[in-house]
Amino acid sequence: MSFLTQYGWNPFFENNYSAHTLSESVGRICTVFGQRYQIITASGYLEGEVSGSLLNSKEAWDLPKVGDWVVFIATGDMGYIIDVLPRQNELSRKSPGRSMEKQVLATNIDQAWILQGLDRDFNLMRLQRYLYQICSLDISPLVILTKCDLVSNPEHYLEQVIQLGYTCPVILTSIQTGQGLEELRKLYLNVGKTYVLLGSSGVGKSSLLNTLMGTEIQLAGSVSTANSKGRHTTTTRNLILLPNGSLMLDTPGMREFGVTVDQETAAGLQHPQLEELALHCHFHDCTHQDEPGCAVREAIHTGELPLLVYQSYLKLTKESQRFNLSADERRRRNKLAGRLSREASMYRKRDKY
Ligand SMILES: Nc1nc2c(ncn2[C@@H]2O[C@H](COP(=O)(O)OP(=O)(O)OP(=O)(O)O)[C@@H](O)[C@H]2O)c(=O)[nH]1
Ligand SMILES: [Zn+2]
Repeated sequence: MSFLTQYGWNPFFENNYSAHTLSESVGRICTVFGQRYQIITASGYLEGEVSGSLLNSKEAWDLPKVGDWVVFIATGDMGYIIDVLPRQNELSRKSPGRSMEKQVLATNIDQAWILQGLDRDFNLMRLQRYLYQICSLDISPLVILTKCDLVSNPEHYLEQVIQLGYTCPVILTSIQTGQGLEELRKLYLNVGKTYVLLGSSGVGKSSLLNTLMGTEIQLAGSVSTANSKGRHTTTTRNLILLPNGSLMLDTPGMREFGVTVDQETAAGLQHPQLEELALHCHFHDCTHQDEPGCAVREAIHTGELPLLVYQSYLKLTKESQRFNLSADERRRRNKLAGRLSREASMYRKRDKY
């Protein structure tokens, strides 16, 4: 396997790279520290900087992020990043209406592992919220129910998640007993694929990552970098190559990747059965709330669709609508503020005060 493939290179990136010339190289961003980047390249790690023209031509969210494939020109021990290849997807939050505020936490993710602990963390509504968010970002999810050693009937929890009817896989794990870890390694961690761990604080993300990495690799995850005063500081790499050849993305911001509905579009359904049922509603734009001939509500009555799925759908839709309403309101206020300020400066000029 070539170096590039080992770090997640695939035909998608290949097609987008062909436009560049051979004098340029390609690598993947492992760490971002301020304006400096660490790039993994065919000849090892390289420190990188964004070229002036790239900096001037891109919005903040388009500049390199952990997980990005970048094109660079190597000069000495520095790489000048001249382009960021199109992304397969991005783990981002988007503020309403103001794309300026989009924040990209990581990019090019093959699977997001959504962790919930079988201690007090277990919550099906929150889980659905994560699923909704991840699916909306076009990232494939895997649900991991951690700390299954803490309850006497973990299968009962597993069953509750399966009953919701999402198509993603669900597994039980424990770092205490080792349950599920082999399954994770063998079935879900694929060579050259990139993963992220999401979930509330204390759910067991670090514990799982450490277990998958093993101590040897964990040490290799830290790098020493010289700062401007020549002092060495230790930075943790945010793209980690696991012993089995898969990649784990872990950035501090991602840890706070929370549970907000911040899509500009109305909540999509993101649930296969709900989507199928919606096709049979009498009105094609049915909101599944009080319209006659609603196949979704009918399925709730017959017990065909779990009530929790419907409740989650309603909640997320309402939040999304509220969010979009406030986005419109903000846009309106900005427009008004702009007009007032233009008028004020016009009066100032006219009346010379
Ligand atoms: N019993 C049990 N405890 C676990 C398991 N996994 C993690 N823990 C414990 O849960 C606590 C929190 O685990 P972490 O791995 O630090 O959680 P985290 O998700 O990384 O937390 P943040 O860094 O705050 O996001 C620690 O005390 C772990 O020892 C498990 O499978 N079983
Ligand atoms: Zn309906």
